[in-house]
Amino acid sequence: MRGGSAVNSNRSPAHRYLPAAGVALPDRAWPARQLTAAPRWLSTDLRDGNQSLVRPMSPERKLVMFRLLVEMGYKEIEVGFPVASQDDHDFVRLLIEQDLIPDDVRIAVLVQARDELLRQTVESLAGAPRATIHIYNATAPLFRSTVFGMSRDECRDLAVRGTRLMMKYADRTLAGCDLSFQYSPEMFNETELEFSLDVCEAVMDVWEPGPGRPIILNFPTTVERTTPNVFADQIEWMDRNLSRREHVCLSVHPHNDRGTGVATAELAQLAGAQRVEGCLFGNGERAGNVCLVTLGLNLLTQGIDPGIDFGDINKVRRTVEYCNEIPVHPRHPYGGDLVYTAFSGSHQDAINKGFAARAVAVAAAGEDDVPWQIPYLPLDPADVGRTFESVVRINSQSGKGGVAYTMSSRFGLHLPRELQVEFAGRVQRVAEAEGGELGPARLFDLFHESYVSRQLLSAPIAAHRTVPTELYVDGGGFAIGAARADAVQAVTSTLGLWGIDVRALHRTGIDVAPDAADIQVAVYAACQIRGECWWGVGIDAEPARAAYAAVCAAVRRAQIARPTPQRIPAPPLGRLRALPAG
Ligand SMILES: CC(=O)SCCNC(=O)CCNC(=O)[C@H](O)C(C)(C)COP(=O)(O)OP(=O)(O)OC[C@H]1O[C@@H](n2cnc3c(N)ncnc32)[C@H](O)[C@@H]1OP(=O)(O)O
Ligand SMILES: CC(C)C(=O)C(=O)O
Repeated sequence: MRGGSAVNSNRSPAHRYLPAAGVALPDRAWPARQLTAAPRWLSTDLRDGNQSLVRPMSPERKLVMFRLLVEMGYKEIEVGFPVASQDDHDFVRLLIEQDLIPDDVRIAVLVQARDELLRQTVESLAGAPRATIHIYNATAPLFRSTVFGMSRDECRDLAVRGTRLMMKYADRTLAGCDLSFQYSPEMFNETELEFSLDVCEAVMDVWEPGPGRPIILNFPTTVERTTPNVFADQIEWMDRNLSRREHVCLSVHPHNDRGTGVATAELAQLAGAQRVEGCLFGNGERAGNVCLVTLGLNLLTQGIDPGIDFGDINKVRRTVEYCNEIPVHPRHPYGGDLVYTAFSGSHQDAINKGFAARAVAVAAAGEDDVPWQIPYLPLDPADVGRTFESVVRINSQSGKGGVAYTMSSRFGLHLPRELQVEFAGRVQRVAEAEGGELGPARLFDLFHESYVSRQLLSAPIAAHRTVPTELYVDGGGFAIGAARADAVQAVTSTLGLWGIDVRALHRTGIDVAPDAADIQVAVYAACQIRGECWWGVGIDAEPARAAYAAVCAAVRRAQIARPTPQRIPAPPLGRLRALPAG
């Protein structure tokens, strides 16, 4: 930001910031590990996410979010900070009183380590079948000195007293509740490790975790301050040093201030974290909480079941946008509008080839036995309910691969390579002239106006004694079957009668309209006319007519582009109709 500092316009403001300290852990083990299973997830959309919104969610919006989280499979849901507002309190009561919490879901609530607030929070859970009470207090030096004005001992005592008070109120109020307890040293990542450990041990001494009585110790990067490896070291250090480790669920709560919340959560799991707290699409304080969608789908793309249903990502996104009143960025991993889309030519080419290779492999081995390996697409869009329609989109950055992909995936038109090249050139010129995207319908119209002639030759055409022609018949696998070769042969000889020399015939497979009632065949004709190649395309239910129309279109294009005074009459249609139908 040289030159832009409000402090001194001639000097970088870098000197105003302190680097974070590393952790002395030379024998760190996490770098050599790999993720092999999903962690326990906690969604804090309704708490940390909610507390950061311009307009916190009403109970109605909270319920929409809660239902989404349940549907997706989240089993631990932090539903609010009951003493923060009437809405937060009422929502907790609504869930309990209307029996809206499924048997396998545990709600959690957050509260500060303050007497009156603890009492009210515990009371808000009366009647809950199971719940987690989550207490926090900041432990970092800056907070001890600036916010609380407390010594280390006083800070530890705050946590201890809070835990005691919570247990006292719970004993009174939550008799039938399967209660679990979570403690977070807020600002853990900026707290001396020995002191975090000291506070956690003191809290555990009060709660007394043991068999059947676990504790959740949750370590946040309340404000993300370092590269993720430093946090991983901190977590591995805690993992090694905590007592009663087998009764501790080691949880992390990454924020995203440096944009590395996901990496922080992933490395923390390598370092021993068993549980991760976050929000869908990374809502949350400042730059957000870690994104649960990204974490879950990152696991899926490594062959690990996240245990969460992301099968309709658009619905998840719509619901989150509705509840948070914040749009999800079009580039947001896995859920953004544009994240399965390639505009650029070389990407499209590779995707197109990838799909073609996959189709061959799947035909041989079956869908389930061919691993997903498509260039530029780390996840099969179908696995999150996205269609392939948006995979390739066309603008001036696109190339023949993208054009070919769109024509084949959207319209069943499998253009021969040379035609792809030529048509892509046209598309490029139009895209440059118009400046934006050419949608599939526009692409089809352009193709049609350029190459396809609905009319057979009714007007005179140029008299070219020889028109060596290549025909590519697009229509295999459907009813035309064996008759196709005859039909094309018939066109060949008929055109020969009219002075058009069809020298070579090529066929490519596949349908135009896979609707059985309307089977169409596309024929691509490359005609050499006076030393130039002219493409024409015919689409018809009868291969013979399609082939004929393709040649007519090519000859017509040549005639329009290079008019010649010599003309021959159009061949009579009646003769064509007498040809064997395909
Ligand atoms: C990192 C996180 O996301 S933590 C969660 C943060 N979420 C929220 O704060 C949303 C909900 N909070 C609220 O609605 C309010 O802050 C309330 C209702 C909890 C408390 O409101 P109030 O008492 O009016 O005021 P306020 O929040 O300013 O209180 C700050 C006081 O609490 C103390 N405090 C702050 N955090 C804690 C804590 N975790 N434990 C104990 N005391 C705390 C402060 O030191 C301060 O004390 P002081 O008044 O003696 O200086
Ligand atoms: C309460 C804690 C876990 C928190 O939200 C944070 O530190 O970000």
